[in-house]
Amino acid sequence: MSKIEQWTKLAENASNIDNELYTKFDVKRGLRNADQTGVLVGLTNVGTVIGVEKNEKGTTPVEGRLEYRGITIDKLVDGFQSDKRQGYDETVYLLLYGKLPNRQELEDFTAYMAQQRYLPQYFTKDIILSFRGKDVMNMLARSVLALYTTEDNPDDVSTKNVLEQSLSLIAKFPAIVAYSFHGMRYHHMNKALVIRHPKPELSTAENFLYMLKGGNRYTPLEVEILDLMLVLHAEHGGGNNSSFTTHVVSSTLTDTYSAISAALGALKGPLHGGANIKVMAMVDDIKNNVRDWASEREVGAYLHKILDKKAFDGSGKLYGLGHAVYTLSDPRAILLKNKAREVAIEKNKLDEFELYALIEKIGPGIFAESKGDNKVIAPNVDFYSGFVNCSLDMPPAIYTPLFAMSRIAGWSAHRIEEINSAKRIIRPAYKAVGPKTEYIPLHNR
Ligand SMILES: CC(=O)SCCNC(=O)CCNC(=O)[C@H](O)C(C)(C)COP(=O)(O)OP(=O)(O)OC[C@H]1O[C@@H](n2cnc3c(N)ncnc32)[C@H](O)[C@@H]1OP(=O)(O)O
Ligand SMILES: O=C([O-])CC(=O)C(=O)O
Repeated sequence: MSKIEQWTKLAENASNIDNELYTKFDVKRGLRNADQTGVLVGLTNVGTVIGVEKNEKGTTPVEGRLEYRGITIDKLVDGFQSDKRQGYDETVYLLLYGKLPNRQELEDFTAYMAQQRYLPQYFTKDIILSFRGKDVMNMLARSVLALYTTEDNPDDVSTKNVLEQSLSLIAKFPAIVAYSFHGMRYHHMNKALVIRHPKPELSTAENFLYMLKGGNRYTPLEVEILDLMLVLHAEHGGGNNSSFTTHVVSSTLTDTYSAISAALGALKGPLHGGANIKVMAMVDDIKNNVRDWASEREVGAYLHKILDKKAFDGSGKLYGLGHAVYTLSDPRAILLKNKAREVAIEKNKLDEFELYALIEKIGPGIFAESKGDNKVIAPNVDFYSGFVNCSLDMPPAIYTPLFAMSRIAGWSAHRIEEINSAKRIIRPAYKAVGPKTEYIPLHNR
């Protein structure tokens, strides 16, 4: 056995905690109460996420509701889409400033953000391209940390400074993601290196598509859908893992770049934002292993195998299904499903769309059967977003970065709220359950 294998065994043994102790000491695992609702650890005005109704009997599953600053996501989307406008800048304004902008305010904000899109001189060459990154989330996080060094006063946590930093990051994320992706392809896939400078006259969504694909390589439907994706991913309350990470890290009064890079690390995980790539890979795996994609019996049998850890990545997870808060439905998944059908028709991918719809239909029942779990699960936002991204010919490497490009808005609003209102370092308790041990001098061991 190699040294590292021996140390691995030691580390595994040292990190083992008897499962029963969690029950004995009433540990709120995952910061969840016994009824699966989240432990209340903060207050927020930014967003509301509802998946159950509390009553005297406990909780009852209800259709999911998501509000940004008190406005339901459906109404917000309907508002800008029925005006045939794009909604991301308006959403960012709403999340950061707590109110909808009027026409002039929106124009001023959009113009300000468009001017903020440019990266500092030499940043692309020296930071984004120099380390030959293989993962765009990782390249994004290290670019965020590097931006700290380009500022005169990065540690100032006054609202004005944090807001300026946040606006700058929100505006710069699309360029960092697009250039990181091109750098990765250039270094690792022998593709041409393409750097397209941002165009201030384009919307956030269209500018990103332009930097990624080039002019005339996307359709108006693609711009509309990317804008919708950005709006739907922008915020999800204070308790989602990456926003909570932002709260935790911001509560130390550290700088914006440190807090946002930590949030990026949280979002990347396959149980959180990284699930969108996993959904795509899982469905590809199903397509490769199931003969008839329309057969409930064949697809169902394969889903059982995945849950039994006998297929796909061996994790036993049906990615894109289930949620810590939502039960009967995730309102974002419903909005995305409608769009997914439209794209599927435009891109001639209806058979694939129907496979997703079949997994949505039978997945929850198979989960209940296989796990003997009465937890009510439904598709979450990541379920159809992978399909939509794929239909838009977005490379999987940027699925989670696209989520980050949007969620940076929510993280920023939560960071400003944490610094201004919560005013306590977040410091919960861990009970030590290991044995007391004597220190033995080295020569006696
Ligand atoms: C943007 C987002 O972050 S949306 C979420 C994206 N993540 C995914 O889609 C990954 C798949 N889903 C999941 O893993 C879970 O549903 C989560 C992490 C999203 C939420 O989990 P929670 O509601 O907290 O459930 P929890 O983690 O307590 O799980 C309860 C049990 O159900 C299981 N479970 C929950 N969802 C699933 C699923 N989709 N597939 C398999 N098992 C699941 C868990 O493994 C756990 O089993 P265990 O008690 O044997 O360990
Ligand atoms: O709220 C959560 O736990 C995860 C989620 O859907 C999100 O962050 O969008």
